[in-house]
Amino acid sequence: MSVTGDVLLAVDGLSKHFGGVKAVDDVSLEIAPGRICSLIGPNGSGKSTLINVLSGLYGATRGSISLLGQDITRRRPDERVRLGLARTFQNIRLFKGLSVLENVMTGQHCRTSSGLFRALLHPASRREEAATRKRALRELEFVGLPDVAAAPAGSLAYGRQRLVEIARALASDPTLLLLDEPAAGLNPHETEALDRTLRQIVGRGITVLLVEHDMNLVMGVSDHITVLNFGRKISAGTPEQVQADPGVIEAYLGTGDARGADAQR
Ligand SMILES: Nc1ncnc2c1ncn2[C@@H]1O[C@H](COP(=O)(O)OP(=O)(O)OP(=O)(O)O)[C@@H](O)[C@H]1O
Repeated sequence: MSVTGDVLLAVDGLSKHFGGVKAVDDVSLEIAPGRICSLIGPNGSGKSTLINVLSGLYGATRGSISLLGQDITRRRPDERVRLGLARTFQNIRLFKGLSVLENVMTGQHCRTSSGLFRALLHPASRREEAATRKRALRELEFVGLPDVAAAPAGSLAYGRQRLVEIARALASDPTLLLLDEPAAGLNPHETEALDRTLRQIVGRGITVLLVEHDMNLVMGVSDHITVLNFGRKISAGTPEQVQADPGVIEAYLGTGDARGADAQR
């Protein structure tokens, strides 16, 4: 697959096998900058595994990943963050005992010389730490949570913890933001707010790759959708195109996945 100036992320023939399980199987896709792209598919179709391979949490079994034309297939996760690839997790991974603000500050440690923990301990790093704090506060304002900056992250309701994760990822200054099921556990009001936040993120020039089961959100917000089933790419296109694809409808019906069946509406 050729990498052109219009491609932010190019994934070519990517596979991830766990023993005999082909969790991701020969997937190729391209993501253009400035878009919201989504990855959908029935339960167990390989979406999270693909995100984990893209972010470097798992090594690829085969294939390649390039970000802005640079091969990152064998880069460590922290190197990928430095190159502009940030993510959130399906299962929230906050430091529950640290404050909300400190959690968001950890998002920047890949870009600072000292890192949060050293900054908290060493006076020499305090100036850098002040700038980090200011940036973290800006990101908390962006996601609508400036009022809870001092609260322990673990004390926040689930939906707000998800927003803190997004703020932390934004604090790393990403070019591409990978979001793994950000609407999981959100109420309809929070999901609407998330929809607006996603559009604002793209408005800042950040490209989004969204893994999500909430089909109303996905179909409303996505510019482009890739559909996986049993680790393989079975369809791709606009929301209208994938919704009309008989292969996609069959994949969802075959699983009896009630959430997935929404894809047909
Ligand atoms: N660490 C692992 N070890 C072994 N098998 C795994 C591992 N992670 C995922 N799998 C398997 O790989 C397949 C794809 O799983 P994955 O979690 O990527 O799917 P998914 O589309 O994200 O599912 P869901 O929508 O339910 O979150 C499944 O069969 C799963 O059991």
